[in-house]
Amino acid sequence: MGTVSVHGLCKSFGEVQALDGVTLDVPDGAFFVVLGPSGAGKTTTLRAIAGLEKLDAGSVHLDERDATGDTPAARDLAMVFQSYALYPRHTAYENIASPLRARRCSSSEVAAAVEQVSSLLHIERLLQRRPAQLSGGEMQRVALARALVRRPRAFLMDEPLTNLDLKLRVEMRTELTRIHRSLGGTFVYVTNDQVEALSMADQVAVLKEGKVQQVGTPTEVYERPANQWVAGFVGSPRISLLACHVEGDRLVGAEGWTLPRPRWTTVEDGRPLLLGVRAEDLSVEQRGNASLSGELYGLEPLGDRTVVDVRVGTKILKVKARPTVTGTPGERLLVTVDLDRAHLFDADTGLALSEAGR
Ligand SMILES: Nc1ncnc2c1ncn2[C@@H]1O[C@H](COP(=O)(O)OP(=O)(O)OP(=O)(O)O)[C@@H](O)[C@H]1O
Repeated sequence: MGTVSVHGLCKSFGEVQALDGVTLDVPDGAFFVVLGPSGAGKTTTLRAIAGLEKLDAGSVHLDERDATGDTPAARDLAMVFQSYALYPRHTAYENIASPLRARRCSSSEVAAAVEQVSSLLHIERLLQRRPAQLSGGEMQRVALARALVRRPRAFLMDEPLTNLDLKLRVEMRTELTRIHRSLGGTFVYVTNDQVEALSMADQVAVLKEGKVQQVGTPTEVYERPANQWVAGFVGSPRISLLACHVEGDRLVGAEGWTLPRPRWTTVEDGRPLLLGVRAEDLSVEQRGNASLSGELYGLEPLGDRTVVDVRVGTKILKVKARPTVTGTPGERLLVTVDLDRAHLFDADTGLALSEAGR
């Protein structure tokens, strides 16, 4: 078993409310990602689970048992940090073996466990080197191996890939998912990188200013963001948001445009709304009757696609287009909107409107 549940976690540092009622349920065996911008309270949440933070309020349950008062050691959790925290004078082998030695395992048990985890992480040939003789990526693998070498109740990982270059990060994302599948343990993984979150997680909790905004699968968080903030934080290029309201069967923009009212919404006339549309749900090719008139503002070629910036009134819409798209800044464009995939948010509360009709 390896369930982790936290309920109503509160923690302030002086004026800063780092955690403001954080409640999360991590199922056994999940790859659970806590995603949020810098300062959202991700590390503090992880430290609270590990027992490294004295809480103002709230409880931590491990395997359904109240562990709020337990020492870090009694919780039986393994933590991997952004900084590798390896012993510099010890070889990779000794670093990896250290948690087992602390538990007084026999030499043959240690050797077998180190061999197994080293093969999982493809670091067998590095075992006799000291940290100074390893690259950043190799050190990260050794640090991971040290956490994975024993079978704790759960693994807590605090942005472990942050210090790696982009290529290694991408590789390690795939590796970590593979390792999680082969080990079958519970991973609680903290990151501010939404691509990491969407690509690795079974479930994502989105955190902002010490409050959980949404918990769901990557698809749920991306396709049905609970509020305007989550919609803006998750997804690249950023979702375009346009002020508007409903008038009968029309959606009327504050910038003067009109679109057909999305079939799935039953919102009342006149209520201030925000229409949210992702770049892939906008098109500069003529595809339907739901279109907005604007002018080309800029082109951002990204190899496999080009992001077209289109100015509609004072707003810039991000539109995903084919890499071959061309144009001159200032030229008139019609942008087709896939209203079945668009989002509406209450402009005052930021909350997503019910999507019952979809
Ligand atoms: N020991 C501390 N003393 C004072 N303030 C702290 C302390 N630890 C965290 N904070 C503050 O609490 C808030 C949450 O910090 P936390 O490290 O949990 O955020 P985070 O989401 O992990 O950010 P990052 O992605 O930058 O690591 C921040 O405003 C931070 O400055």
